[in-house]
Amino acid sequence: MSGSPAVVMRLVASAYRVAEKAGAIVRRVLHSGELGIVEKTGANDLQTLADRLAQQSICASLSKRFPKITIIGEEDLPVEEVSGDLMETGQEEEILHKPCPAEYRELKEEEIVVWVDPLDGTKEYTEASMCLRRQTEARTPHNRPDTSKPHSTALWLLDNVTVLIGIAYGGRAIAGVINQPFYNYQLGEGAALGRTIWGMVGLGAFGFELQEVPGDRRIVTTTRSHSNKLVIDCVDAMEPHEVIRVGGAGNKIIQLVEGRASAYVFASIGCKKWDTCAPEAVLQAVGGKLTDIYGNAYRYDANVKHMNSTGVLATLRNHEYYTSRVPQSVLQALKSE
Ligand SMILES: Nc1ncnc2c1ncn2[C@@H]1O[C@H](COP(=O)(O)O)[C@@H](O)[C@H]1OP(=O)(O)O
Ligand SMILES: [Mg+2]
Ligand SMILES: [Mg+2]
Ligand SMILES: [Mg+2]
Repeated sequence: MSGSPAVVMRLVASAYRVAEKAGAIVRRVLHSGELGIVEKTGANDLQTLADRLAQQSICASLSKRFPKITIIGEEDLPVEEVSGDLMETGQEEEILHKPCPAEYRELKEEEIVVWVDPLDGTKEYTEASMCLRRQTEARTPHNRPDTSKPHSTALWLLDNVTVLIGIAYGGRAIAGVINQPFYNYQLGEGAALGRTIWGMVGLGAFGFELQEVPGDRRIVTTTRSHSNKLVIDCVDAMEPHEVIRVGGAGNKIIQLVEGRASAYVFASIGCKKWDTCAPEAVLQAVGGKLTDIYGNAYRYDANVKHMNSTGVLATLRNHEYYTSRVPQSVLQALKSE
């Protein structure tokens, strides 16, 4: 590599550290126990103090270093000065040393759109918090929480939570950073929590071990908290051997690239561009695909509508099988405009 790193590599290197900081904020708010929950459109569409602080931290940090980039965050927040302790100025050195794919070398700041989901899986985050609170209240010297059985509690929900920073150019998701703040939660008190996964189309994806679901087993992952008849009909039509119901778009893409699920199927409105941009880039970087249920790609230009109105279908392999199985009734109900 000669000269200074390309703008987009510097942006990903910053986004990596910014996502780590946001992950730390998400952990800190959970442990404070004061979530400051606000209902947006309803009980399954929540915002917490962690969503607010993480978004402020991400947007202020990135826009300070890259003032000409368009940044679109999920949360609608009042414009105010962001306190210094929320600012992150670091860059992940290792990313700066990676070769930028030729087609992105000359990108200018003003051509880039960044989609920010400060906390994906907010519903599950709030439920995990309630679970922790109950455990703490029940704790006496003789009645300690049994963390050796995480599935007997709702603590596994912590892994549904991610921080998503997606980078788009020319309407396409080209790079993404996914921080999973509670990764390794099973190790209990004192363990270092969290990991960061990132990827770039044409370069690859890092921070995890790529695995596929063995053989021709079809394991479908879908929503846990935003289900309806269409969602269920569409999952059933895939003739899955197994269905996993978990929260978060970022979390479900991690399941695909780590060989725990073969397809993410969500035949409903609800998911938005900030939910899919980073996951799509990471998945595509390892040869996977994220589309709507028709098999059509979403665009990520600054002026697109935020809602992914025609659902989400994501796979590492065999995308056509899944698009071909979507029932006509579901396609009709989620008709593209
Ligand atoms: N009906 C909905 N209302 C609000 N957010 C939704 C809805 N459906 C999906 N989402 C967003 O998409 C993510 C993936 O969906 P699901 O968890 O249901 O599989 C959710 O975690 C949520 O993101 P967020 O938690 O960032 O608000
Ligand atoms: Mg939300
Ligand atoms: Mg989200
Ligand atoms: Mg969110």
